Amino acid sequence: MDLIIGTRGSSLALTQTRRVSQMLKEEGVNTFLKIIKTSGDSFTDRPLHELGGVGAFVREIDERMLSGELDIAVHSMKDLPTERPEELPTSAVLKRDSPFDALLTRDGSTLDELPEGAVIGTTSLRRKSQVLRYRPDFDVQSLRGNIDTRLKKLESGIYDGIILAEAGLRRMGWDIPVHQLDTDHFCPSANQGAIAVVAKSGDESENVVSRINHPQTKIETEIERILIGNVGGGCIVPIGAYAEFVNDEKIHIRSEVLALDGSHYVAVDDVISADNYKEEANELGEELVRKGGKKLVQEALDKMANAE
Ligand SMILES: NCc1[nH]cc(CCC(=O)O)c1CC(=O)O
Repeated sequence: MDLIIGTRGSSLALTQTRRVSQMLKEEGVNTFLKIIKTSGDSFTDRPLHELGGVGAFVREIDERMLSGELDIAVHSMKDLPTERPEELPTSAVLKRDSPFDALLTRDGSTLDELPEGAVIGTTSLRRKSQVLRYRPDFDVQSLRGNIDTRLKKLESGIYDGIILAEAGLRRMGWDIPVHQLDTDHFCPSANQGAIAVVAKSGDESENVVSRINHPQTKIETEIERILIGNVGGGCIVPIGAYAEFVNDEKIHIRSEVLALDGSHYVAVDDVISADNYKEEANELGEELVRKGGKKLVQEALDKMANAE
């Protein structure tokens, strides 16, 4: 079987797609790579929330799939909006790489060791809120661009530290020392560290691709999307969600919604049963709403709309 596989053109996206191609080759599937430039790639000087959120990395690829130009597509799963077209199911999620945020500093300092008023680079509103909750004295500045660009900006001295996903660094072969940020203080973006393969509903490719699915990661990422789906706002507002199998029967879940300035937040943190995960994850999502999660999301969206 031959498939045309769509991907963004960043070095991280190409690295992820090559991994999927190799896995499909082992299933007897030949893939032909097609690079699609997305709006998120075209306007690297603007924060994602000004480009319509993480959909900025996906819209054009979805369009090419629906037009028949692509058979499947590979995405960083956290870049897939919560709402997805029914015609484009996620047919496989690869075994999760590191879910953690990572702090990089030029001298190896930790967040606790950085001086008063240190400048931290990130464009993730979630990371910004979590940093300000942890160190309200820090000056958090926007940091966009691909991994290579971000590392160069750190070396240039513009920032005292930058925060990015550990998975991206490791997939690119960057074996540089980082400080892994714990999930209690830095609950990751939903689906961080996971790679998704999207196919077309009803196509033969949908079944073929499902052969490379990692069942536990598929369930963990589905739970995270249920949690953020309850409070809404997508990934452009400060929301963290992380689910991890602790054994075959139990799954630990943590999710939080923060104010943009990190001054307050609501969270849920519990262990649910694997054989009833959809219902129990939804109950935790509803608890997050009851605690004020939806209100915090709306406050963030209103502030961003007024700022534009
Ligand atoms: N659009 C940002 C993005 N999307 C996926 C990753 C990292 C890889 C992953 O989370 O799977 C990143 C970079 C970052 O958050 O530092």
